[in-house]
Amino acid sequence: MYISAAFSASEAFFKLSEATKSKYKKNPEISSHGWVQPGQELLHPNSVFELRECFDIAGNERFYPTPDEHTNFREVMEKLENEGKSLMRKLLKLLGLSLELEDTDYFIKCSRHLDSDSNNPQNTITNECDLRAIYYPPIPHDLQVPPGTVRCAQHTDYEILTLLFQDDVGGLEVKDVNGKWIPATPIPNTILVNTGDLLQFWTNGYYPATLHRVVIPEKEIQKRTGRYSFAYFFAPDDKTPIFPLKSKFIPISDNGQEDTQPITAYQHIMNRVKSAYQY
Ligand SMILES: O=C(O)CCC(=O)C(=O)O
Ligand SMILES: [Fe+2]
Repeated sequence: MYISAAFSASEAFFKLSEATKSKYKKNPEISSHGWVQPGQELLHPNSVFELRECFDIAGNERFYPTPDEHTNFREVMEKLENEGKSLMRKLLKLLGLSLELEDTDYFIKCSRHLDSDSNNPQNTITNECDLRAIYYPPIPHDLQVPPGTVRCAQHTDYEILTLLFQDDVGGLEVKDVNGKWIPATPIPNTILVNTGDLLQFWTNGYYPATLHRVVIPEKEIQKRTGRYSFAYFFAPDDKTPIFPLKSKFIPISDNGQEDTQPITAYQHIMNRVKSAYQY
């Protein structure tokens, strides 16, 4: 129910005029929140153009279209975020159990922000979670798409896990262990979960980050249809150090990893954001 309301609210947001959306434009050097205009972000260094626009809900200094521009965008997105958080809490517990960690709540304890108010600018438990509404516009007949244009270039997500909600248009593909791209065909009432870089580092590759992309569909009808999705990228608290955890499933590094200063969740995510926005 709240998911279909979110799709309708997202559609209404992306239909707003460019002038209205520009008022809420994201400046990635200052904040992770706001409207990302088409072409502003490239998820792969060799990307030519990525045909999509997004609205990121992130950080604790947030702004939204006013109620006369859009009646319920904020309300609906906050609901989706809260539902995403409670599902994530369960998945973090399952991760701890699946790895048979000594403390199976380890990942939850690294995410104290789950229990704090993300809308409060005074909140000191910062994190890089991001609820992203995404719109891939239809490819117009007369648009000369530069060769190599995709909807979303191949990449891994930067965080622990991502919840992905897609409509029925399709185009999302994931790379399997044999290096073959396979379509992640939408299944009604299903949320797809992607593993991200932080989980890969934490488990020293036991849970590799899924490489994925969104291609422009070959079928004419799908090409001429806009696609909507939501990604809820879930990160631990910013200061969390990321190093291989002790578990019988996690291979021990043989490169003296314990001696080196582990990267924090924040540092890793920011390095990836900087390269995607080229600043
Ligand atoms: O739209 C999708 O299905 C995928 C989006 C995605 O992978 C991303 O924004 O990181
Ligand atoms: Fe992704």
